[in-house]
Amino acid sequence: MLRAVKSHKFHLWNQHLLEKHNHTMELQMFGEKLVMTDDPENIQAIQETQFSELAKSEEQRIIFHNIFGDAIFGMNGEEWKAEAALYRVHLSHVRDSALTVTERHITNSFALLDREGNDAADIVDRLQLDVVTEVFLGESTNSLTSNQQQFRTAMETLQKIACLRQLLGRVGVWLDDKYLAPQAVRYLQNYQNTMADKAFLRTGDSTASSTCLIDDLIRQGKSRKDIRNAVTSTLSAGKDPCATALAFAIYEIAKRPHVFTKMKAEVEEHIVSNTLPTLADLRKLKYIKMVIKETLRNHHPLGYNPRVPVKDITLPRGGGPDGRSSVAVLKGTQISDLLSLQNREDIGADDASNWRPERWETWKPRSKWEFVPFNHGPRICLGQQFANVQMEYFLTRLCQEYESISLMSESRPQEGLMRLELNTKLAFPVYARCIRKDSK
Ligand code: HEM
Repeated sequence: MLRAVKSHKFHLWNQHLLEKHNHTMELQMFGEKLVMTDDPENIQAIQETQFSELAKSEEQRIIFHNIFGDAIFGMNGEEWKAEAALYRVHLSHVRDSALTVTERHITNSFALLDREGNDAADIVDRLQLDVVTEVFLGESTNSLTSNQQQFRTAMETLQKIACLRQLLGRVGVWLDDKYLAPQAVRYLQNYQNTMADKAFLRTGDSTASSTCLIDDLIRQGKSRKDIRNAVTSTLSAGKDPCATALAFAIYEIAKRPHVFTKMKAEVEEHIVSNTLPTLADLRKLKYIKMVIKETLRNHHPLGYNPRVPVKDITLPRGGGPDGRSSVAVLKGTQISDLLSLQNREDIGADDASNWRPERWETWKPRSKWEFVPFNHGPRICLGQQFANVQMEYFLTRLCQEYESISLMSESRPQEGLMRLELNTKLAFPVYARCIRKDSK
């Protein structure tokens, strides 16, 4: 497994094994059991019907705790419900002001995209960092216009370590980041402290009317520790998946000029030229929505995200010679539902490994449990709407500003590959040649 992670083939590796073992299998990792499944019925059980029987594990909480504090991802029960309710107020709808912020940072990102040889994946990662920090944390990191590389590298290092620690189960609990990457821990803690200090200063000023997530949490009496947690939770949840999805979308579009032509035609049809897209405009862009869905289907941006049963349980699939009977899972066993199911040909999507947005004109998953980019059930992604608007807005602006996008010869093929950090990232840089409309 670790070799597969290192060679960016974790998805391919587990997809191959799951196909061989009827889509649910049990592995032994350092003497501990680990169940992996990409069976839609099991995914439904984990995310919805047996939700209360499965929890985020104590090991996971410890692994996250050293760096991310008590982040929402590691919480369970009433504590999780209360935290999710606080976040939902800010994450579940998109304000027009978020588009103004996004537009400002997109302008900076396009200035970098214009320069050949820049990595488009890195640019959209910085874009999402700058947008998410300004919208939810009250002040942008401005990584597109200033050098924030030390902080970004620290975050990546610690996410990579946390992911490996999770895969190692209980052994991973003993590998403390404070010893493995002390400098990265220091950078991240400095960042959290600075953001928290600024938020307490802002909210202490009675004439200020800031309404971002962390300022609101402070006004509700949350502690400094809670604010530090909110800083990194929002960054990890809010930045990475959108950045990865956008980077893969650029990679795929750059290989297929006809897709970009079709996207541009749709944008020209629905949005008056030289005007910025509104939320109402974005709702009309059906083909761009298909491009996003196809990217999330083909390159799911979330990584390894296990649960553990709080008592001995039965999952609906995985037992018997064909794996179609129920199977017992003991309390405390790590269970990971793997979204490789979205790349399975046998559940309906022909040529599933191909990125083909047009499939969504005629194809739809037979059940919602066969397409789960944002989870379903109680633990659904709280930022789903914000994420979709971010991706739609970026792609629309790309269509308005650029004549063509193509891959440069330095770009390496990325099909089936991904770097596994907490979320997934592209295995290699995306060197794209982006030609402006007005450059003719
Ligand atoms: C393409 C983009 C995105 C995808 C595919 C995605 C997907 C997901 C998934 C699958 C989960 C559930 C994780 C779990 O089971 O523990 C999740 C959780 C979460 N997401 Fe997203 N997400 C995206 C973007 C965002 C954005 C932009 C935000 C914030 C602005 C956000 C905020 C959250 C939060 C706070 C949680 C934790 C929910 C909880 O534990 O109850 N996500 N996301």
